[in-house]
Amino acid sequence: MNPRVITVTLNPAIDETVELEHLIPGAVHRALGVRFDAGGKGINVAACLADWGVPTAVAGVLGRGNAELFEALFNAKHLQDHCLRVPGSTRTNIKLLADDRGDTTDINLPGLTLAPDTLDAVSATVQALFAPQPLLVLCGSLPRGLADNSWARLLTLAAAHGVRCVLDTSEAPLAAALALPAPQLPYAVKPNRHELETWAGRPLGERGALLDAACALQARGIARVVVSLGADGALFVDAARALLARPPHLSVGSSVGAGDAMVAGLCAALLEEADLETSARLATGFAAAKLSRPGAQLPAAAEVRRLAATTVIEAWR
Ligand SMILES: Nc1ncnc2c1ncn2[C@@H]1O[C@H](COP(=O)(O)OP(=O)(O)OP(=O)(O)O)[C@@H](O)[C@H]1O
Ligand SMILES: O=P(O)(O)OC[C@@]1(O)O[C@H](CO)[C@@H](O)[C@@H]1O
Repeated sequence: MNPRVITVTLNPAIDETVELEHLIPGAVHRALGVRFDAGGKGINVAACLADWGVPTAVAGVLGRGNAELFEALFNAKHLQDHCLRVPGSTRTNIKLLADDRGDTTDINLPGLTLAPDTLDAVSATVQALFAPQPLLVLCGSLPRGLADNSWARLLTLAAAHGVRCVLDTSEAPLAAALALPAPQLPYAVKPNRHELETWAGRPLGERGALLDAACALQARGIARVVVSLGADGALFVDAARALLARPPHLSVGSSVGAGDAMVAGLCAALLEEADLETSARLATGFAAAKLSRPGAQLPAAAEVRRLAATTVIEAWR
């Protein structure tokens, strides 16, 4: 079956989540438990979309040395595997989950160093999946060896084929992508507050300042701008409206990949050509649903829909 969504992850990771009672810098900790999940932003997005029943392909790279955990996930979720195998092993990122804090401390490693021509190979693989037109989702950091404009190059390729893109990245690769001329910009972006502040070059603590930065991106030609704000919800902007979507009250198991689940929900809404409010509900429902469980997985669709329906939507003021 042709995939309706292709996600690209150029710097995947095995997430080693270590559960602690508390986290005290400099102290010796006895862990309560540990788990290993195949991750990386695009792979997490794909896993959530697969749980939602969307035929999805994964592209990008995987280190040949430890690809088994990823392959097991792809098989379990029926994800079409188009990841290029490269020499070496995919990085392991440490996620410290402290029971008394309710948040996660991330230690993300740099990852593999790729040969510069790796992007050409990934581009060719992705381009071969362009008919019929899928949604292309570009996520995460770039590994060493790839230029900061790597996502921008894939966006330019997609634009040349009329393929809509969703982008979730940070720092210089985000800046390079957002500097593209309007026709090559992604259809949607999902920075978190910190990523948007880095792009804007100023703090965005004030509601007005955050809205101005999101609207500036929208005015440049990005149809949907979503700024995720952790427990405070997310700002959703299109040409007509700006909405705050607040998740229902819930107990948080692991926040790792909540943003990726939100991107998956945004994609699911785009596939249905949903309006801004419906998109905000579904994206928040996906994120809230993921929070109850470790790894990138959604509960049954009925539970996601219940969370989407109980998401509080307000005009952003
Ligand atoms: N502690 C929380 N309580 C309730 N909802 C949360 C919480 N953390 C995240 N969310 C939901 O998940 C969405 C995405 O979270 P967040 O803003 O942390 O994304 P992110 O920074 O991209 O995360 P990551 O990089 O770990 O995927 C939020 O907009 C919100 O709807
Ligand atoms: O280093 P990047 O690419 O910015 O982020 C990688 C990462 O933190 O993103 C996912 C959560 O969003 C995790 O699975 C993974 O470890």
